[in-house]
Amino acid sequence: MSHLDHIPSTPGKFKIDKSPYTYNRVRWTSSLAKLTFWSFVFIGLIFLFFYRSPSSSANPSQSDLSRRSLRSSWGGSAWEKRVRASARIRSRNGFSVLVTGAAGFVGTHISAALKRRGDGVLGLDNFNHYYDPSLKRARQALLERTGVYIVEGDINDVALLKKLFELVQFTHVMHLAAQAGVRYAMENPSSYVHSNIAGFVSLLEVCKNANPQPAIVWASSSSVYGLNTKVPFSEKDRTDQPASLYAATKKAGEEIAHTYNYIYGLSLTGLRFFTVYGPWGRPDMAYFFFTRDILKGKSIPIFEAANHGTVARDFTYIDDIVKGCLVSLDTAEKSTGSGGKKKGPAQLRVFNLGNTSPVPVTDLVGILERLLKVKAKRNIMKLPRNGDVQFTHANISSAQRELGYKPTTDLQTGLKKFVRWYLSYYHAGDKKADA
Ligand SMILES: O=C(O)[C@H]1O[C@H](OP(=O)(O)OP(=O)(O)OC[C@H]2O[C@@H](n3ccc(=O)[nH]c3=O)[C@H](O)[C@@H]2O)[C@H](O)[C@@H](O)[C@H]1O
Repeated sequence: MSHLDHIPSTPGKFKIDKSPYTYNRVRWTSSLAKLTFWSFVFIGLIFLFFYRSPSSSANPSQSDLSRRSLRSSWGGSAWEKRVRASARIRSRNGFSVLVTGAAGFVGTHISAALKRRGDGVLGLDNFNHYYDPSLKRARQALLERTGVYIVEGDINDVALLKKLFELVQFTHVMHLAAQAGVRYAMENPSSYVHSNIAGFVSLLEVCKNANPQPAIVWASSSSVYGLNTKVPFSEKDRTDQPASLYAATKKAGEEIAHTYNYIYGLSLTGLRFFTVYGPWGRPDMAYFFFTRDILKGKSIPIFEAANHGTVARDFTYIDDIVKGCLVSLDTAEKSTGSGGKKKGPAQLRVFNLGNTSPVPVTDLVGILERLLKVKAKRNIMKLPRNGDVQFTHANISSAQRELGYKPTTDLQTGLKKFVRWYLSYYHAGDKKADA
């Protein structure tokens, strides 16, 4: 046997002599060299991972987040060119808007609307797998056709955010990236903290240091009203009794917004969306998966409160929400700080954006049955204790007064448009409608 036979087959490992008390010096030295070499390789890989540390996913487990972050990449002159071109303003007095969560339901609609009117729009999205990512890719393709580029990355990636602000002087940020869904918060609580709290703070940190600071409009939620029983919900009502972790993180966002406004002079507008629905919607929401399951002949769970109490939502159509968002951007005052220092008081607003007419979930199902021409298999069940509240109803007088916000689409009309889109999207192309 030559001494080459003693070279270990597994890199980085060395063989101990048959006798546990003696070892061959030559073998040890060569093994040590190998061990050192592979240790450097290993440390190098770890360094690369943390140095780049780009995008991550909002909802699956933290290990999923890390795994996905390795795959994301950004940078380079071609990439920078795309970023600048997408954010270029094309109308007089237009804005340059960074839209986070641009491949999401609301983000896609808003990005397209901003682009249509000549604003510069740059999207940012981590394309996580909370629901079917192919739907997000289809929305991305749609936006690409209108000239909106979506950077693939996470709002927790401060280096990426800084780079985007270096490349573009954003006048506004429309912040919609979030971990959504009330019930999923019990399955994956950390994803809510990761996106809705840590991610929001990381975005605000970069915005506060930007020069000029952008004005920020962001998505809060009707769920902040939690166990509040006073209806309709007014912005003056209490919001200190969240019924889900989702609601608690959105409420935390409102408090965080206050802090950044107070200390750094950032202009911040929080919009409490009420159960937004429509074409290109979210497959985790009831109206969406009810449609899918009714068509498949599967039974649908319909929640009811104690003593057969009605569960209802102030369902709000996407076009009304888009109008509310655009006018919020238009009326947002400039931030007052610069270089991380406040120069004077800045605007801080919170508005309800709802439809003002709650509809029982059973009526929603009735409308879907008529539109789909299929009878639903209704499985009435007790409202689970999973964060759902019984009732939402927006008082929009403040948004009406200050923004001129006026929703115009009733549930029947809005669902008709949704169903038309759903059938053409899933049935014409034979795509799978699994959430
Ligand atoms: O306004 C918000 O801030 C939130 O709106 C949305 O939450 P929700 O109003 O809970 O919408 P959604 O899940 O569609 O349930 C609708 C109705 O169907 C009932 N529902 C639901 C599921 C089910 O299996 N059965 C059922 O009856 C259910 O009890 C409810 O009454 C967003 O998802 C959330 O991200 C957030 O933006």
